Amino acid sequence: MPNDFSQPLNASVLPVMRTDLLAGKTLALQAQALNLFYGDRQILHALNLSVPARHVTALVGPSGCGKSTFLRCCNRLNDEVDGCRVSGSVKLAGSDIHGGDLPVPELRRRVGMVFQKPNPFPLTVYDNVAYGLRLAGLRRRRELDERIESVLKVVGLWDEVATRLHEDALILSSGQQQRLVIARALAVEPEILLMDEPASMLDPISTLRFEELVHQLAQRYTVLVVTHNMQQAARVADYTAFMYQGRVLEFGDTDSVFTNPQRRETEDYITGKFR
Ligand SMILES: Nc1ncnc2c1ncn2[C@@H]1O[C@H](COP(=O)(O)OP(=O)(O)OP(=O)(O)O)[C@@H](O)[C@H]1O
Repeated sequence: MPNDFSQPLNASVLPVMRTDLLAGKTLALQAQALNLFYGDRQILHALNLSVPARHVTALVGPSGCGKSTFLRCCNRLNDEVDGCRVSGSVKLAGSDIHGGDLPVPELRRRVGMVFQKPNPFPLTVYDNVAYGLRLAGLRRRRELDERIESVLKVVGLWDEVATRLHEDALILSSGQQQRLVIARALAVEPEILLMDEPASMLDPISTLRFEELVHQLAQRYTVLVVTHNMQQAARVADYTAFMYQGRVLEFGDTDSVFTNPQRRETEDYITGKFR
């Protein structure tokens, strides 16, 4: 019998969180009892999630369950939505992002965001990567050159664009644009990269390169990636959180979540048994 994911979940259904896996680990991000409303409509329901630092965590779940809303909440993009209210907390390395101690521009520097559709600015390749650095006050050409070269090397784009730095970024391929956008986010030295279906518009080869890049980034950064592609989650993520109707219903190391899911909803979702 296929699971009907539109049916409301009984609030007494307990999430399976395998939090013992995180004992002794540094947490980059921690959502606790997070509720989010758009007007009268509640989208996130007492959501709890701890994201370990310098690992890849995949966020998966049926369409409309609130994955993007949660990501946007983590760098306060939802603040710009009229009628949006949040309660509960999201902590970045222990500091409440809604508390007064963390100005929004600083939060967004520390928590970078990459969207489904590559969104380079209509500027040159160089100026895209330099953008945040200049905002941060870096002006010296030599220093900018060095930082830009180094970050383009990290994302594996340097060899392809070294002679095209002053061309319009919008003429790059989609895969190149997505890596450029990641370089732009990395240039300001964030701690976390939030990625919302970042590879869904890429061709298979660019997707493979992208997955290798994500894997490599996790040596230095924390990556929280939303994906609808279960194989991709299984390939790139150390941990997986299954989200359902505004809550994280199951969390664990990716292997356990995929091979030994504890909630029926998780199993039905990852095996494709749903309406
Ligand atoms: N700005 C907004 N105002 C009102 N409702 C919104 C807004 N943005 C999203 N929603 C609603 O919040 C719910 C969750 O949307 P969200 O985009 O977070 O889901 P999702 O899990 O990322 O879905 P998908 O996998 O399809 O991208 C949806 O019902 C959506 O219609």
